Amino acid sequence: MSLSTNNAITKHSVNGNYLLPSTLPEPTDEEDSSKPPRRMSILQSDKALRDHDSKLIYTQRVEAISHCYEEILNSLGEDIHRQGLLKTPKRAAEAILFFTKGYEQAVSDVVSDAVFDEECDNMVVIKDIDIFSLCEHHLVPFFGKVSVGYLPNKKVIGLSKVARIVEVFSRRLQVQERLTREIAEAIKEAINPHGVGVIVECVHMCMVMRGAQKVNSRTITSAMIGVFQEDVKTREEFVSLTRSK
Ligand SMILES: Nc1nc2c(ncn2[C@@H]2O[C@H](COP(=O)(O)OP(=O)(O)OP(=O)(O)O)[C@@H](O)[C@H]2O)c(=O)[nH]1
Ligand SMILES: [Zn+2]
Repeated sequence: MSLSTNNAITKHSVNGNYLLPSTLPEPTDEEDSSKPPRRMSILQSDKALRDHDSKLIYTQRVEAISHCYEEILNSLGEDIHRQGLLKTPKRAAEAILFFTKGYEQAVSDVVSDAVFDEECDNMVVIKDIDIFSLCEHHLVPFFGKVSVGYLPNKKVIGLSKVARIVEVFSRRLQVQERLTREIAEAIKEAINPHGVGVIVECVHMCMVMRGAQKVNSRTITSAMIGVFQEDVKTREEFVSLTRSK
């Protein structure tokens, strides 16, 4: 099997969510209907049906990606039958599916009903949330920390749900700027606060292990929505809270 025949599973949609088989469009000429579907939109899907279908699709995906890894190992000149590599294609397939499991999650699922009515006028900041993501250009990890702040508007969100939202978007193929913005927009959508701020600081292994090879470089991105964008004092308070020990 050549790598190019698996385009259908390696492509992903604009939103990068997962699409139920029952709602999949007919395969195009380039797509093979025997392959697992592209990961597209999960948002309106029914959970039980999705769980059932996703188990089957997961198995198909592992198999298809394993074949691709066999090809990669062959192309590297490796002997795929030597003992140490026998299970490597399958392990690698399971690993990359784990690294990209955010495609199978929707914000509404991870937040569930952990949104609480609360008259709170003060800023909430959850900082130093660890993330591991994959750079969409090189498929190499980038990792670091995320800080999220918001100014409540009669509602607060369960603290762990903020970390879970971060996980939904970081466990996908990403660029750091989009990841930062997606987290901010998801918090906005979940609780409609007066404003949201997100700061992400990461090390990109594609700049460390290869390419520019700048071992100590870090990338900082931010996304500010509502009062965090409009009001300098609010933004400064957020930034200073993210820096406090
Ligand atoms: N803006 C942005 N760029 C990223 C991110 N992750 C990786 N990149 C960059 O994506 C770019 C891809 O550039 P190309 O010239 O197409 O690829 P390349 O030849 O491998 O580039 P080098 O890394 O410079 O060797 C590189 O500059 C990467 O540093 C990210 O999260 N955000
Ligand atoms: Zn990269």
